[in-house]
Parts: sequence; C-alpha cells; structure tokens
Amino acid sequence: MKLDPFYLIVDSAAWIERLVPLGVNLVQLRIKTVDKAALRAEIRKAKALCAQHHCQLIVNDHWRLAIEEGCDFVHLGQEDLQSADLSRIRAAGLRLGLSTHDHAELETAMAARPDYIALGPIYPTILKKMKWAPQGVERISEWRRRVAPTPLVAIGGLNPDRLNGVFAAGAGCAAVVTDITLNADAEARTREWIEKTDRWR
Ligand SMILES: Cc1ncc(COP(=O)(O)OP(=O)(O)O)c(N)n1
Ligand SMILES: Cc1nc(C(=O)O)sc1CCOP(=O)(O)O
Ligand SMILES: [Mg+2]
Repeated sequence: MKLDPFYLIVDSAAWIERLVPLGVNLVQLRIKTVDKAALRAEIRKAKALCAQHHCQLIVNDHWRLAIEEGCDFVHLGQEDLQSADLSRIRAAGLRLGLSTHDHAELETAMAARPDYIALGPIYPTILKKMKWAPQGVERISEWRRRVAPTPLVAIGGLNPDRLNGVFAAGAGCAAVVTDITLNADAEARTREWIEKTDRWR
C-alpha cells in the first residue's frame, strides 16, 4: 500500500471542508472530545466530504465509531491499542496505522501487522506534551530498515523546510498539524505542502 506523502491531521470536519478540496489526498480526523454524538456527526461529515473529494479519511482513536460509520482506516496509539479489539477492526475491513516512539512500542506495533507505522516526534511539537525527546531524522532511517515494507509516517514538528530531510532519511509520508492549522494562511500553506511533497507522490 502506498500512502500519499502529505498527511494532514485536523480536529474538525470544518477543517476538512476548508482544506481537502485544495487537493489533499490523505487526512486524519483527530478529535479529543468525549461527546459521542458530536464525534459521530463529525466523522459522518468528514467521511462524506472525503468521499466527494477522493481523499482517504483516517479516524484517530475512535475505532468503534469508525466501524459504525463505515469508515475504512483508523489510527491508534499504544494506549489506544491496549483497549482496542484488533480482530473486530480487521473483521470490519478497516486498515490500521499505529504510533511508535521507541523500540518496545515498535515491537508491539509490528506484532499487530499494521498498514503503516508512524514515528514521532521527529522534531519538538507544540501540539501536545510528549514524554519522548525528539527522535531526529537519523531515527527515521533506523525505523525504515526495521519496518520495511510497511509504510513509514514521520510526525512531529514538521514543516516544508524539513521535508527533504525526512524523505531522504526514508519516511514515505509526512504528517502535520500546527504548521498548517496555526498558519495565518492555512490554504496557502496547504498548497505549499502539496507542491513540496509532489516529488514523492
Ligand atoms: C500519523 C499519526 N501519528 C501519530 C499519532 C499519535 O497517536 P497517539 O499516540 O494515539 O496520540 P493522539 O494523537 O491520539 O493524541 C497520530 N494521531 N497520527
Ligand atoms: C499528534 C502527534 N503525535 C505525535 C507522535 O509523536 O506520536 S507528534 C504529534 C503532534 C504533531 O503535530 P505538529 O505537526 O503540530 O507537531
Ligand atoms: Mg490516540
């Protein structure tokens, strides 16, 4: 499976409505609210928008709702994995991306035979507090060797100037939140990401 090299992560269907029509092919809906009805509505809207624009939607964390809403790809972290029913996820035909931050997590993740492995944070991130120091791009090359042929996603503190480094080190895909969502012109920044990732598409 080949992932698009540009992986946008947003926290609402409204962001998807705004940015996906610009030509985004891969987007994650990452919502941390616990309001199930609101989550379901967001997932449903995101799914419809992505279908309309031929964009792959990946639902973060909420695998039960993703199954119920007929989505086909989820992302889980290691804590999510502890309570997730992988056989239900697979039986429902969903693909699965997993987070990793160290060797032990990589071993756990690979045992689940995921459709991609994410490694982070490559650089410092302001999105959330993390217990891991930045991995650096060298760690991407090590992960590439360990996970191949499983696709490898780099995440954390990425911006257009850092893309050459992460792809040269062996990532097949670069995920981003704040470089786009906190940008004064999120549309222009999204176009820049699409253009700068084109040579790896
Ligand atoms: C592509 C990608 N990589 C890593 C994560 C982080 O997942 P997780 O560790 O479960 O943390 P939360 O995002 O749920 O806070 C991700 N969401 N996407
Ligand atoms: C959600 C997330 N997960 C990470 C991990 O390392 O698993 S880093 C991260 C935040 C990514 O946001 P930004 O592009 O703004 O740094
Ligand atoms: Mg999670």
